[in-house]
Amino acid sequence: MARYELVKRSVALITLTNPPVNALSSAVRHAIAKSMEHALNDPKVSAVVICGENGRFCGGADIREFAGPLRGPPLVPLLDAIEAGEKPVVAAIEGVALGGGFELALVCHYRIAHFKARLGLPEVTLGILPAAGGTQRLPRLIGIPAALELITTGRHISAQEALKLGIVDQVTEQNACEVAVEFALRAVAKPLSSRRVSMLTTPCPPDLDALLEAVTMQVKKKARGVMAPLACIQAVRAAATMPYSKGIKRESELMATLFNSGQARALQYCFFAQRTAGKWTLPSGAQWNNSKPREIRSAAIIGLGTMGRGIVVSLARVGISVIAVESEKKLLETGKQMVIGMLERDAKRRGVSASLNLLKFTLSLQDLKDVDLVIEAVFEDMALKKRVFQELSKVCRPATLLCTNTSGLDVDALAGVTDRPHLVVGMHFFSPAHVMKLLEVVCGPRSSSETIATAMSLGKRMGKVSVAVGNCPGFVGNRMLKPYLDQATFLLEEGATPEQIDKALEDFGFAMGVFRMSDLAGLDVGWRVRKESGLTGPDVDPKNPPRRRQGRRYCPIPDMVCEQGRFGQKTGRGWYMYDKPGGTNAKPDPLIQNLLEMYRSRYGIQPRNISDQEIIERCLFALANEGFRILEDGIAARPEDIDVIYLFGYGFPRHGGGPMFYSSMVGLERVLERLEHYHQAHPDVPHLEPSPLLKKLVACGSPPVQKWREHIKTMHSHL
Ligand SMILES: CCCCCC/C=C/CC(=O)SCCNC(=O)CCNC(=O)[C@H](O)C(C)(C)COP(=O)(O)OP(=O)(O)OC[C@H]1O[C@@H](n2cnc3c(N)ncnc32)[C@H](O)[C@@H]1OP(=O)(O)O
Repeated sequence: MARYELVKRSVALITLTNPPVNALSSAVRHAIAKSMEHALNDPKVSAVVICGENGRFCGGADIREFAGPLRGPPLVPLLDAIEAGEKPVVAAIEGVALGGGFELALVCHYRIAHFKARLGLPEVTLGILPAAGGTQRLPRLIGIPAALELITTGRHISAQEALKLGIVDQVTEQNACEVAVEFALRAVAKPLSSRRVSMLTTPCPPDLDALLEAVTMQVKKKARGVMAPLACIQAVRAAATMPYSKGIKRESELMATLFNSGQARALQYCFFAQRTAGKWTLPSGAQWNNSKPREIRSAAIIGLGTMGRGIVVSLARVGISVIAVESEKKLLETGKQMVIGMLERDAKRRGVSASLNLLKFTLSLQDLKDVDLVIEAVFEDMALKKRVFQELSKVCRPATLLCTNTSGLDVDALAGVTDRPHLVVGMHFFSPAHVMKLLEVVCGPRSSSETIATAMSLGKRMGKVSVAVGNCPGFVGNRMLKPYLDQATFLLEEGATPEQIDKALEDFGFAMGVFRMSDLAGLDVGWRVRKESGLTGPDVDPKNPPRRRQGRRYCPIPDMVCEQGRFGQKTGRGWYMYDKPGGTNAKPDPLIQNLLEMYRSRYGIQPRNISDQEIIERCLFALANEGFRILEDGIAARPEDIDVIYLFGYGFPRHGGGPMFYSSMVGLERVLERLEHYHQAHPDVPHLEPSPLLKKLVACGSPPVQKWREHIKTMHSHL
């Protein structure tokens, strides 16, 4: 767990050896304590260097240990003892020094960083705070404003920034360990008192209260309802107003309020869920670590609408040659100008040059004959997409992968019109595609494991969080959205307003309430889908009872909104009104209020007061209920995959963990009881009927999310 050697005759070199990130597990803490004791007591040793094996200093505390009782030596006394020692200790930082790893570096008397190293205190992203002295030492070293920013955001910084801030003493392009050993030898003769960060006086700005207040406001606005950043601010205040001995106690008290909180559990779950999601696996046995992806050097995008443009940018900025295809000259020219503008802005922001030379724009599918992969991003119309896939089959070389960006149509039906169904897969990007991190990789029954591996690996290369899902209408994300949207519109019928529902969801932590999100996405998309599925429009049987379709409750208000040409932000009107088409400042619209009142009086609905609790329960439990069905149907392999989709694609708050984790946190029994209650009140809404899997899990004693898989006996997996 830590290797101890004597180098250059008098330097004790302590190497942390806990792959993959040298986390400070209890065994590692124990080994550090033993090695330090040895080094400090050995008269041959005049200085110490601490480094990490495999070019990684330390990724912080072992997060997996947080779930159980804390064992092994506590970190604070261990770190205090290193700092207080009479022999100089130098941290040789390669790779990462994060969280407890950064705190370990802060107690060393000197810090040498490799130029590619990254440092940071990301604890806040895990729902906790840097509780091994980080909130007390960093402000003393770099001042309150800079420390506050790093601690409340959890941002990783480069070695160069760390040098500028005064966190590290030297940045090197050579082997940081070797440089640190030489540095340590030179440090032997120097006094250590000024190098003990905890002994420094915190440089305190005159307007401390105003600064803390401003940061508090900022944090509350950015991370509504999230506890950890606020606790971080209080801990930093202690560094400014108390001696270290008292400040460290305050840090520990604040940590205690966070450590076992639901938010911390949710955020730590998210950390691992995100990593689990990339590890796709098929019932055939093919999985992420035994299926080789193809190398993709060139790609083509068909359709330069909003999605197509974002996909072109995502591909080009990671060095893939892209041919972009449109059907008309004017559309091609508009798309081209927009893509170039997006790439230039993106390159400027990242301080690199725009990869415009990788782009080619064309009106002819014939130009695609040699590309490695095509992503179709045309209008969401099955007949049109089928024509495109038939054409691609003829034009592209037999080995070209054919992908569709459909947001919910049958990927296998598209595969069926091609000459290579095994090379067809869905790549469902989220809008705007160059910004949103989520990619659903939709595996058709005939998609080969190589095809899936290639789509997953391409997603990763583009910086996406890719999740493999099965093929069914709406896949995972949009399939679950339906019951969620339905509940929101039923609540409108019953007496709520769009603003009230959105506020309840935003207070819960969603980036955007359901109506603001729908306005952003465009209301016409769902309208077209409803018309195609016979729920609205001229094909609906006039004998249908009002507010009922296909044997179940139906709310026609969204159709009525669209009939007025209100398609959301792009038309300047939707569930809200905006200053102009494309405007983003949503204001409640009295016309919507009138529409709701007229609608309710037409159908004799007596509006009632609806509590925020009912809004949250009906929307979120209906959402999770569909998630349980998706697991039963084998459309998602694990609850973590569903949660990752909702975290990265639909703005579900990370401190809630995602719909499935949230259900387990609320208690599956409670979710079941509330769904039964609401289903009894609304028997014509099948989505409120508790799913068999939910019932089964409750009957099995509500196991934790990570164990649900053991209870899912999928008859026929779609993955
Ligand atoms: C003991 C209680 C005392 C409390 C006082 C001290 C408190 C200290 C608080 C902390 O230190 S909290 C931890 C702070 N550190 C982090 O948040 C870092 C988390 N890790 C990362 O950001 C990344 O993993 C990385 C280090 C930048 C490496 O990224 P990379 O993309 O190269 O690899 P990954 O796929 O992310 O990770 C590889 C593998 O390692 C697992 N892992 C990473 N970090 C930790 C960790 N700190 N603890 C446990 N496990 C970790 C990760 O889950 C992957 O494994 P998997 O099996 O594939 O899931």
